[in-house]
Amino acid sequence: MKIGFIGTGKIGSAIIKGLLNAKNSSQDIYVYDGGHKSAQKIAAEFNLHLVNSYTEFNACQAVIVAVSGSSAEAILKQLGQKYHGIMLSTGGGDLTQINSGLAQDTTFAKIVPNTPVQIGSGITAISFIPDEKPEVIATVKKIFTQMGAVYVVPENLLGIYGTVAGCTPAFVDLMIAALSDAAVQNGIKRADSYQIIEQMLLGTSQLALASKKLPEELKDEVTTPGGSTIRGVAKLEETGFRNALIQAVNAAAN
Ligand SMILES: NC(=O)C1=CN([C@@H]2O[C@H](COP(=O)(O)OP(=O)(O)OC[C@H]3O[C@@H](n4cnc5c(N)ncnc54)[C@H](O)[C@@H]3O)[C@@H](O)[C@H]2O)C=CC1
Ligand SMILES: O=C(O)[C@@H]1CCC=N1
Repeated sequence: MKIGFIGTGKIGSAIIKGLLNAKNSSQDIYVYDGGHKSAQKIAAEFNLHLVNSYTEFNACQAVIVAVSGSSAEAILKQLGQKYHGIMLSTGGGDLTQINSGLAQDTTFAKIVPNTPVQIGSGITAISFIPDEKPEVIATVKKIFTQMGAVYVVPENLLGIYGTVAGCTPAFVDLMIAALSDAAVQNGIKRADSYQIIEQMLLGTSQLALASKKLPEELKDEVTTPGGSTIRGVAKLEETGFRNALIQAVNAAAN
């Protein structure tokens, strides 16, 4: 399948790497040049198909617009006049409004992938117009299931799905950095601390997924009565750890 990109910054390039990781041909990935250094750089690095006009995207089944919210709408409008197929946006763009101005063989859907798509371990939330054609839904799902899990959600829930899956990797990265600081403070080498913490996170997630136990049950399996873990848990409560995360998700989502 040929897939086009307008915008190859952080998330655009993560999706491109995800497609390459899933063994898509590099020449099936079309990237709009438009004088943007990031597009030229990634095209040269991975031998992608560089194009200079939106019309050239007509060879593609889907075109992903991955630019910031403020410029996405104008780009989608221009693209809709020159391209026929599936238009996707990782940023702005009103689903109903954009779709209402498109030709019959063209459609627009919104996607929120997260950065782990680049290694096939991502999550992508997708919203379609309510009467979207099943073949369009199948094509978009096919693109993103190559890179991880896909959730098709109503448009009014896309924001919170995008926050919980797409923003929280940054929260977890901050947590890794803080845990690493504490490990270093107590004598572990920096590089060793990252390895231990990242493996711990991976194992903890895998155990939660495999056991299907609630997080509270899994926590109880670690907290020996009178032991060290519960002292740490109590300190997290005292310092507002859970409340901080709840507030962070709400701040990102609203
Ligand atoms: N970074 C992430 O994890 C995620 C980002 N998003 C959303 O995706 C959008 C893009 O985010 P990032 O990739 O992080 O931003 P970014 O700033 O890293 O990338 C945007 C890219 O678009 C290019 N660009 C801007 N205008 C252009 C145009 N007219 N034609 C071609 N290229 C153009 C820029 O040169 C830049 O390389 C934002 O709306 C963001 O909210 C959504 C999900 C996850
Ligand atoms: O920070 C942002 O706005 C985007 C949305 C999801 C991840 N990054």
